[in-house]
Amino acid sequence: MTTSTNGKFDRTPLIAGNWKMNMDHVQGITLLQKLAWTLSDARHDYGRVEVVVFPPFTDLRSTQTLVAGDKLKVEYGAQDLSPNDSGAFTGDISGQFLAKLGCTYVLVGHSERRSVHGESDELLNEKLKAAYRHNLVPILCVGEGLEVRQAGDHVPHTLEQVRSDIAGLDAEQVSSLVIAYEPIWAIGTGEVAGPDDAQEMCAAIRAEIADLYDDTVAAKTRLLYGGSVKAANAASILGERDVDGVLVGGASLDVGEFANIVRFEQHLVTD
Ligand SMILES: O=C[C@H](O)COP(=O)(O)O
Repeated sequence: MTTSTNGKFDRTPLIAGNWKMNMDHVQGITLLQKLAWTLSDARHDYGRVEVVVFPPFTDLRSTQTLVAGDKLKVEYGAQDLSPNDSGAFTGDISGQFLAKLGCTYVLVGHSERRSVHGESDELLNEKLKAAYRHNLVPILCVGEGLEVRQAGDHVPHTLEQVRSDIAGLDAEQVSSLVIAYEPIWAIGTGEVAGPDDAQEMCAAIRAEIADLYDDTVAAKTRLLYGGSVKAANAASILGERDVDGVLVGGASLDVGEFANIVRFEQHLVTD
C-alpha cells in the first residue's frame, strides 16, 4: 500500500490508540463500535490510513468478537506481552494467547512499563523476540525523560535504547517493526513535542536502522510519534517526512477526537 501523506514513501500511515488501563470490556466495546461507525460515516479508507486500538487485556476477547462479527476494519493489539510462551509466570500473558485472540500488534517497552514496572532493555529485547515468534507486529516505544532532553542528550539516549532493544533481530523483522518515539515529558502532560522534534528523532532512528541494517530496511520500518497528540496537532506532526503515524493515549478515549486524528489528511496543508 502506498502512503498518501507526502507521496515519498511506501509506508502506510498508522494511527494507534493506546487505551492504557481505561475502559472495561463493556465500555471498550461501546467505544470501538462508535469509532467504527464514525469512521464508516466518514467513508474512511483503512487501506490508506491504518487504525489500531490497544485495549486492556480483559477487553480483547470482546474486541475480537465485535471485530469479527461486524467485520470491522479497525485492528487491535495488546499493551504488553510476556517474554515467555507458557509456564509458571503468574499474571503474565503469552504472545501465543494474544495471537489466538486475533491481535495484530503488541506494544513493547511503553515508558510506563519501563518506569512503573522497571522493564530493562534486555527484557524488552526478549519481548520483541517473543512477539515475532507468534507473528505479532511489535510497536517498540522509546524516548527520553525531561532531564535527558534538557541536557541535550535525547538523540544518543534514544538511539541507544533502539540498538539495545532490537539487538539480534533480522532484517525482515526490523522491516515490519514499528517504533514509536514518545518523549516521556510529553506523555499525558499536554506538552507536545513540536513537529520538528518528532522529525529530528524519527530521522535519527531511521538513519540508525540504515546503519545497522540497510537503506531498504530503514525505508520500510514505520516510525510513530506519541505524546499529547490531539486532532489539533496531529496533521502537522504527520506531515513530517519521517513520521509515519502517531501513538495516541488520552485522546484515543474520545471517539470524535480520535476519529479526527485518523482523518488527519483532511487537515494537511498541501504545497
Ligand atoms: O501510548 C500513548 C502515549 O503514552 C501518549 O499518551 P498521551 O497521548 O495521553 O500523551
